[in-house]
Amino acid sequence: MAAPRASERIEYIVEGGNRLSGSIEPSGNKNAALPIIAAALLTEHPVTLTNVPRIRDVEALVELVASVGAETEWTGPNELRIQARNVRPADLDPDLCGRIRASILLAGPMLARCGEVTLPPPGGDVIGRRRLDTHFLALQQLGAEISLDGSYSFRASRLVGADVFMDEPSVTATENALSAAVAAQGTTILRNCASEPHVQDLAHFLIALGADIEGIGTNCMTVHGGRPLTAAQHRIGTDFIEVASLVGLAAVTDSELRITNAGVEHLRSTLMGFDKLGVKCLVEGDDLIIPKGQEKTVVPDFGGHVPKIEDQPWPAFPADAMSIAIVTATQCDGMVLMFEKMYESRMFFVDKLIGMGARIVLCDPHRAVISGPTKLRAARLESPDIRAGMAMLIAAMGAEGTSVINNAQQIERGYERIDERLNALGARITRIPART
Ligand SMILES: CC(=O)N[C@H]1[C@@H](OP(=O)(O)OP(=O)(O)OC[C@H]2O[C@@H](n3ccc(=O)[nH]c3=O)[C@H](O)[C@@H]2O)O[C@H](CO)[C@@H](O)[C@@H]1O
Ligand SMILES: C=C(OP(=O)(O)O)C(=O)O
Repeated sequence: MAAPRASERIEYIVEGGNRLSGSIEPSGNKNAALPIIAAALLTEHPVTLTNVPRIRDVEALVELVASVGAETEWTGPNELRIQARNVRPADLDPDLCGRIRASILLAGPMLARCGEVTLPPPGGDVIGRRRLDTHFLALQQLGAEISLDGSYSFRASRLVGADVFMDEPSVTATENALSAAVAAQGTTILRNCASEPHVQDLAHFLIALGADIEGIGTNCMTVHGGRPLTAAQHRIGTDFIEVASLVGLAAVTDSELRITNAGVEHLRSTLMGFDKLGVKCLVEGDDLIIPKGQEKTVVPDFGGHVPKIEDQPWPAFPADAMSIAIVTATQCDGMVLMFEKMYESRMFFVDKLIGMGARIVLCDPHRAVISGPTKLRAARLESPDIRAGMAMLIAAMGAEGTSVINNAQQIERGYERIDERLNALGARITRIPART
C-alpha cells in the first residue's frame, strides 16, 4: 500500500447528513512516529517499527532519513524497518524539510551521530509563530553550537550531559533534547519538559535501544547518557488526537461508534473536555463507545456560569484537539468558551463554521464563544491545517447537502486513508485530485 505523494493536491466531496455506525481502530500516533523515526538514526543497528501511520508527514521524514544514508524499507502495511549503518551530514532537501514540523527532530540524532547537521527551516501547520528557541537553548546546554543563516547549523565536537531547565515544555524540543542526551556523556536532567504520550513513547523506544531514562511521563526526566545502543522493535502508540476526532465525529453526526484499542489510559483530559459539552463515552476494556441519541447539553460551571475548555501542556486538554472540540460544541445545547492558549492563528478557521451556520463569536485570536446547537449547511471549504481540516470534514458530514473541501492533502498529513476508513462506517466522501 502506497501512501499519498506529498505534493499531490486533493479535494474531498462530502455528502453530509448520514449517520455512521460500526467499529474503527485508530492509527498509530503521528507525533510519536516522527521523533521515533528520527531517533532511529541514533543506532547503527536495525530498528523495526510497527503501527506506523502511512501519512504524508511520515513519508516525508522517511525520505529525509534516507537522504542522510539510512536504509529504509516498508516491510508491511504499517511496518517500517530502518537501519542507519552509516549516516552523513548531507544537504537536506529544503522543500521536504519545509513541509513538516518534524524535520527539526533530526537535530538531536544527527548531532549525536555526525557531530553536525544543517537543517533548512521546518514547516508544519501554519497556526501561529512556531518558535524554535527551546530547541536551541536545550541543545546548546548539551554542548552544541548553533548558527542561523536562513538554515540552522548545529555543531558539537562532543555532547555532554547537563542540568537543563527548558524555557517552555515544548514537545519537539523535549524530544530533540532527549535524543541528544541519550548520546551525551554523563547525566542530563531535563526540567520543565513536555510529557505528552508521544514524548513518553519516544522515551520507551530509546529505552528499547538501551538508553537509561527516569521520570517518563513527568516534567523532569533524567538520562544517564553514553550507553551503547542496539537493535530494537517498537510499536507506535495509539493516536489520541485521532481518537478525539472520532469522538467529535460521532457526536456531530449523532452516530454510535466503537473505537477499538483506543488507548484509554491517555484519554482522561480529552474525555473531560467532551464531558463538559455533554458528550459521554463508555469505556469497555481498551475500547471507547460513543452512544448515539445523546442530549449533548453543555455542563455549566457551578453557579450556572459559562464553562471553559482550554488547552495546556500534558496532561491537560491537548491543543491539537481544540478544533475538534469547537466543531463539536456547535452541535451541543448551551454556551461554552474555548480558550486556545498556545497558537495565535489556530482559531481563525471558525469563520468557515460561521459560514455554515454556527453561532460563534471569535473574541480574539485565542478565545471563541460558541452557542449551540445550530443546523449546519453544506459549504465550499478550504483546509488550512490538519486539525481545522478534520473539523471541517466533521462539520461537512454533519451538514445537510454536499460540501467540497479543498486543500484536503493537509488533512492527510495526519490521518491515514481517512476517506476509506470513514466510508466503511457509512460516510460518503469522494476523494479526487484538486480541480483548481
Ligand atoms: C510534530 C509534533 O509533535 N507537533 C506537535 C508539537 O509541536 P511543537 O513541538 O512544535 O510545539 P511546542 O510544544 O513547541 O509548542 C506549541 C506552541 O505552544 C506554545 N506553548 C508551549 C508550551 C507552553 O507551556 N506554552 C505555550 O504557549 C509554544 O510557544 C508554541 O507556540 O506539540 C504541539 C503542542 O502540543 C502540537 O500542537 C503539535 O502537533
Ligand atoms: C500542529 C500539528 O502538527 P505539526 O506540529 O506537525 O504541524 C498537529 O498535528 O495538529
